[in-house]
Amino acid sequence: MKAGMQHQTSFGTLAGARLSYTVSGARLVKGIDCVIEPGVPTALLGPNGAGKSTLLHLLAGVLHPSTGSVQLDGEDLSSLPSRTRAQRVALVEQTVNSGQPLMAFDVVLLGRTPFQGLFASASADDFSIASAALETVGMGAFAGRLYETLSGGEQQRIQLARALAQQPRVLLLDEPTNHLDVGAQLGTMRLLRSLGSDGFTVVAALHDLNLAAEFCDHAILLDDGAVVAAGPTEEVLVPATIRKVFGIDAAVLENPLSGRPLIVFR
Ligand SMILES: Nc1ncnc2c1ncn2[C@@H]1O[C@H](COP(=O)(O)OP(=O)(O)OP(=O)(O)O)[C@@H](O)[C@H]1O
Repeated sequence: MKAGMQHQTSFGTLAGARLSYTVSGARLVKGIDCVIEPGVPTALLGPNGAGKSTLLHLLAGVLHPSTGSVQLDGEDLSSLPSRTRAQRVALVEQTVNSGQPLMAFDVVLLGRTPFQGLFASASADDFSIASAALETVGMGAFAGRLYETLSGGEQQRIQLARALAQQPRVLLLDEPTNHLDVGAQLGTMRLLRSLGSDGFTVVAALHDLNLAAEFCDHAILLDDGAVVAAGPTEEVLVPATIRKVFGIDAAVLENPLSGRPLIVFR
């Protein structure tokens, strides 16, 4: 970890209480209780349409719950000014268009916006924090490239760097590995795990159960907008639950390289 990436406090417990979200008469999230602790990398799992993205947006304060609340260290997220919230919580979305022709470095620098005055430009500190974030995700060589010209996987890593430049207590990621090759997937998951070890609160929506089993200590499994199981990943990802939620036969072995659970499917 680069020095610029260290966060400043050990706070960061994020809790959703009786969270529900209804839009156009559809109840997408149905009374979810969840707690995400700093230092415990957490996977948000579930089939397509289970409500993972919606829950992440609620936990980030981007969406407002229809009922229930999200608390960060006991403070209601909705009571925080949006600038304060952005200094504490960063969301990495699945795909993000910059909307204008920005260099990759400038996209990362956007992560510093919550720390800048209304008409102030980026400080030397902002530049060095953005540079460190870019290096942390292994994208230093791409600083001067037009963001729109980057591949999906490269853009995904730039978005992760932007979130790191925010120096948040809480990092929420929506399928952070879906565009990445296998080496880059493992690199990103190792980085998230090391951020967790450094005391960040990290929660990632993932489709790959084996990435969750390998790198996440805690898992929250959703189906149809509700929590089916939550707890230590190896207790959540058991064959009976996988069968019930995903409708497939699975067995859990031991990964001979890491000793972590390895899920095989038929
Ligand atoms: N504005 C909306 N109106 C009605 N339904 C919606 C709306 N937005 C999302 N949904 C539905 O809510 C459900 C949950 O969506 P969400 O994106 O949270 O699921 P997800 O678990 O992240 O799915 P995926 O794994 O496919 O990304 C889906 O069935 C989706 O079609």
